[in-house]
Amino acid sequence: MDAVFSVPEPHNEPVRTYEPGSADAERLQRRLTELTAERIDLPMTIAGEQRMAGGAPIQVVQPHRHAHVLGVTGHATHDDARAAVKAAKDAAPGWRALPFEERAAIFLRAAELLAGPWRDTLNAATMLGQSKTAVQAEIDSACEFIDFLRFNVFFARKLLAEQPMSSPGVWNRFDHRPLEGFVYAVTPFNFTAIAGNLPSAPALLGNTVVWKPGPTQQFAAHFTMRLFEAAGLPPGVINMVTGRGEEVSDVVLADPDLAGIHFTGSTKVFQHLWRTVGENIAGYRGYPRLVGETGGKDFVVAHTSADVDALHTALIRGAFEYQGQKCSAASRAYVPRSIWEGGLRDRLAATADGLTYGDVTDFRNFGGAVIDDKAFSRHTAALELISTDDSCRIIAGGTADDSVGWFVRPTIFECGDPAHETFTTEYFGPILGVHVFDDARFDEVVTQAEAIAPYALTGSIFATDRRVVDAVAEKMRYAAGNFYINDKPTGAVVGQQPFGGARASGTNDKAGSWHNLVRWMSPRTIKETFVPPTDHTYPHMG
Ligand SMILES: NC(=O)c1ccc[n+]([C@@H]2O[C@H](COP(=O)([O-])OP(=O)(O)OC[C@H]3O[C@@H](n4cnc5c(N)ncnc54)[C@H](O)[C@@H]3O)[C@@H](O)[C@H]2O)c1
Ligand SMILES: N[C@@H](CCC=O)C(=O)O
Repeated sequence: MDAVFSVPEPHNEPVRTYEPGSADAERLQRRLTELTAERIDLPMTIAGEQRMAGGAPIQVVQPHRHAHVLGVTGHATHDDARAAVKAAKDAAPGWRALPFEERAAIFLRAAELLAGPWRDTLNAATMLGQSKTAVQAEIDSACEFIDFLRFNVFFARKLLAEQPMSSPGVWNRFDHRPLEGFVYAVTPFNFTAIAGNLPSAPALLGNTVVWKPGPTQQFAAHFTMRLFEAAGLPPGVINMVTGRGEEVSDVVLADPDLAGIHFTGSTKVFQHLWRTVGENIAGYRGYPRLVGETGGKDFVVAHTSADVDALHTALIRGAFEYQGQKCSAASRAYVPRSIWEGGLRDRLAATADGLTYGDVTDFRNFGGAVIDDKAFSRHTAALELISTDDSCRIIAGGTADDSVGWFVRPTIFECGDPAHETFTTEYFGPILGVHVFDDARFDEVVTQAEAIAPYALTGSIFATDRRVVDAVAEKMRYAAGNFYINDKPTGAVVGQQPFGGARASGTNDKAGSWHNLVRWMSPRTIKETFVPPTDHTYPHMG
């Protein structure tokens, strides 16, 4: 078809509230019951074929009730990885030959399916497999995922319209080619939306993908793959392999056609992938694009002019929603003594102690469990360190219990030493450290907080004095890729707060924006001269 198509104007998917007795809550409860009653296979999908990975089996459980197995997956082997790479390469010519609007239509259809008949399935799978409450699942596996799908199409279309200038007699064009080779998408456990976005964004631009979800997110990843298929994604475009991923990386990172890595997860794993690519660099056809969004040690700085009610709510929500398992979670706070001792300490402690973490299918709970036994051990070790260190004092929580689920109580501690390891280490759990300072030391504390952690993902300033807001925003310009004024440091919305951090937090390629999409294109510049010269001499030659 000869036409230059425009694409639908995207809008953010409205967040449903799941109030008691509402039709939405009842439908979601029904789907939770159905998925809980089943125990399904969680296979790989390679070239459109579903088959179990060849390596050791893995039980995928409900973190808040770890005796309950939702499904069984397996570790992909070298052979499995080779098959996925082959499938991605085989599908590439056909996929990149398909016009953009045909590819876009698949992902727009996926967005509408997810907004409608698939919403409860993805939300219920995310609640059960990742221990998210209804609202935390809704903002992730429904709204953010839908937004990624819709906004990526919109931004991609704008990029495709981007063309060079042409002087008289010449026509210059950009041919926005996909990368030459395949993309390796490696995704974390904590966001179903991120797991869906990392393979689908490069695919939208015409790339084919090997996708390796986190094993503890495999339940929702399984339904995400089925959603893509239901939307019409051809076989081989996204090939999902399961398990931890080391064996997959052995194969993928050694392949000459590796064209890019789209990663979200811990800093340590991303650095390992980057290092391996560096070691193999001479063996690739091109220079693989490395896009990685990684860890954080996200701060909240309060000034004496702060609205204390807003600060209290932001700290509770920012630190303890989804059990602190957001890369953006508030994990270190800096609070003036007058505010802290003037009531905030006792209020925060009471609120945190009142938060209910439990089975997320009981909608009255504020949170669920942490993701697995490894996370539980990491958090209990941190609690042990905090409770035995003389410079720290726990004011709320501090306990954990893994008898039924991996539950860690929302924990707040004060620490007199702002350089303590608890202010630089990402625990990725419901643990908030607070440094209380004499009011007059505000500038000094901001300077210290700016550089103490290796990360630069999110951070907030709470102040009503605009001179303070301005000064802190300037001083902390490189301390956060997403900076908030009088708001919690979590909850970025696609199209509104493009998300990503720098320093050890990643390559800051802003998921869900054109910044990210442009990494999956390799433009070819075409110059056409309509009447080419026929004399090789120049006027100055006489
Ligand atoms: N910056 C962001 O946007 C963002 C968003 C979400 C999560 N995160 C970060 O992710 C981390 C939590 O997620 P996680 O526990 O799933 O992270 P993780 O690094 O443990 O795992 C991420 C993915 O890498 C895989 N993996 C591990 N070793 C591998 C290897 N050698 N080869 C291939 N794959 C391998 C895992 O199986 C998983 O799929 C936290 O550090 C958090 O801050 C960052
Ligand atoms: N984008 C999410 C965090 C993603 C990382 O876990 C937020 O803004 O809270």
